Amino acid sequence: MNVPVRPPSAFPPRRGSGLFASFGHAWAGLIHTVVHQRNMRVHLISGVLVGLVGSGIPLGLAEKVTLIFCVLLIFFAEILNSALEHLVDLAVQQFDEKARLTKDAAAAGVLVLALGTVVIFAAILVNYWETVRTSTGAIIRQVALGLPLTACVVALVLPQRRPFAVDVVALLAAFALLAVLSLETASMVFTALTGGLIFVAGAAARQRRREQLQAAHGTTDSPVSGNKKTG
Ligand SMILES: Nc1ncnc2c1ncn2[C@@H]1O[C@H](COP(=O)(O)OP(=O)(O)OP(=O)(O)O)[C@@H](O)[C@H]1O
Repeated sequence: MNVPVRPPSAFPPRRGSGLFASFGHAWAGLIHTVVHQRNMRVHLISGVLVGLVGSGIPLGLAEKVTLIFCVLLIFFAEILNSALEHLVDLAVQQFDEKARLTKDAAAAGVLVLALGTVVIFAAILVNYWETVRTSTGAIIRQVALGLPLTACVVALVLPQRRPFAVDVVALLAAFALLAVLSLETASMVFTALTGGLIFVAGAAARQRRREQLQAAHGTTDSPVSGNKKTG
């Protein structure tokens, strides 16, 4: 009896099944977006700044929830925008008016959210201006430790090649600065948000290094992992 031979799958084997595997794929999608989308890196750095402001000024619950929701919503929109870009590139390899309209509309969605967040952020700061004005010590501390922390996150997400030690030092320094800031934080939730974003930046630096090594050796993770660009 002839056993039908299956053609080789065009897709890489799944890294397993179940909840943990699904989480792994979603995590890979998040890190891929940070590595390859310049705008996502800008959102990540803005998220760190929002985290630093939120952990420096004692905000009300409504303001905290609104700011965190805005940050997450922008990430969500940028990830979806990136997914749509990939889908369009998969279907259309040449200039196409509908492809342009689809990509422009997806990018507009992110822009509207980002502008809305800036307005909300400004409105909250104006509303809390008296608190900001009288919290000079907290502001100085947030700026003195927060700016080097942000610089470490920027160093981690920059696409340029650099020695491995630079990434390690930047990651450790960012977490050390956050640990000092957390001693007098106004909100553990915002401190945790900043910590989570540092972790994502570290994972993106590791993934970028991996891809650069694979590119240097002419190997890729999977037959469908080609990227049209690295932003
Ligand atoms: N196949 C295409 N046909 C027509 N226009 C296109 C096509 N691909 C991209 N464009 C235009 O180029 C713009 C940038 O597309 P690209 O795929 O380079 O995304 P991008 O640089 O990551 O965009 P952004 O970061 O602004 O969201 C699109 O918004 C669209 O106007």
